[in-house]
Amino acid sequence: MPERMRLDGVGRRYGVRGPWVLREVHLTVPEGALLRIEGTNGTGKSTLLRLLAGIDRPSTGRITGRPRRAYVPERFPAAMPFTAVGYLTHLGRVHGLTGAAAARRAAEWLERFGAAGHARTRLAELSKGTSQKVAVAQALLAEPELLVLDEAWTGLDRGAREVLDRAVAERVADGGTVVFVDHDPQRLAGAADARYRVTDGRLLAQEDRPGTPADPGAATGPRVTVEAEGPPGAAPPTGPPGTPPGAPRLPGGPEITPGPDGAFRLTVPAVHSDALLRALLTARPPWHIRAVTAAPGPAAPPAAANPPAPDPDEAPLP
Ligand SMILES: Nc1ncnc2c1ncn2[C@@H]1O[C@H](COP(=O)(O)OP(=O)(O)OP(=O)(O)O)[C@@H](O)[C@H]1O
Repeated sequence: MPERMRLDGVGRRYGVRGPWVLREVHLTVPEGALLRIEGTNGTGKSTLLRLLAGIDRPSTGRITGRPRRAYVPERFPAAMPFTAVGYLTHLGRVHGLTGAAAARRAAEWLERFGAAGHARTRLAELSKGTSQKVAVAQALLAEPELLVLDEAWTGLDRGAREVLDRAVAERVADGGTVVFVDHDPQRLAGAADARYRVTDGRLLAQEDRPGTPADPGAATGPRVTVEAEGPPGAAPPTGPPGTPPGAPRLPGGPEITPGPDGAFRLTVPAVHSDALLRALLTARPPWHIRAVTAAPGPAAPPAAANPPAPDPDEAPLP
């Protein structure tokens, strides 16, 4: 894949005598890819993301490439004198959109996140969840070449998390690059093209083993069958958005059997079902999903693979 950005021997420390938070980081950021950064608390993930996002500079080493970037920080600065739509329109213009285009995309993203009713609410008065939707929307409306997400799903309700999952898949399908950190090991499980781990200041590539990986429950846990129908006569798509030609790969490595009326049944470990659904829905042309069911067998879950999560705290920010 063509290269979008590269880090060579990058190190970062805060203050001339501070400890090195990152040391000797080498990373190639390709076009059209989804990269996950992992690591325990305080290891330097956010520091790395800020370098990638271009809002911080390395203390040593070199960063090559200047893609159009957008960033969702871990903490969104809510105390700004804007309404939600005013802030998004302003940010859209900062990203180079015309006023009209910025206003249109601001309204579209608020609508997509189910927050259109708060368009005229001042940022400081938004609930935590709605505030996070605005934080995410400001990055998405820019349609950046490199999208950097630092725990961007945290605080979103289930519907908004799915909108963000879909938006990430769309960005990658359009040739964009998305780099993300998330505390949930199942976030976009099976969809990441590469995983890296920050340990002792170093960035280590993690071996990807789709289907049997560091996915708890992938081998022995519940399974899900997706019944999907493509265009007449179509075989199942060969990979998620961004998969290069000749590299067939669907998330979770599904068992595929013919279903009724030209449909296919694709069975995967439940941890991969969201990623598989995304791959099918964002295929070109998209597949129609007829049904999603727990796969038969002793390990099958009693109900849907993804029980609804409670909505996050809807209390206004202090
Ligand atoms: N602006 C700063 N000034 C001084 N030290 C900082 C700054 N930002 C981060 N650090 C320190 O750098 C180290 C790595 O922090 P960072 O936030 O990058 O880690 P992280 O892996 O993202 O952590 P978490 O998972 O808790 O968000 C920590 O020891 C932190 O205290």
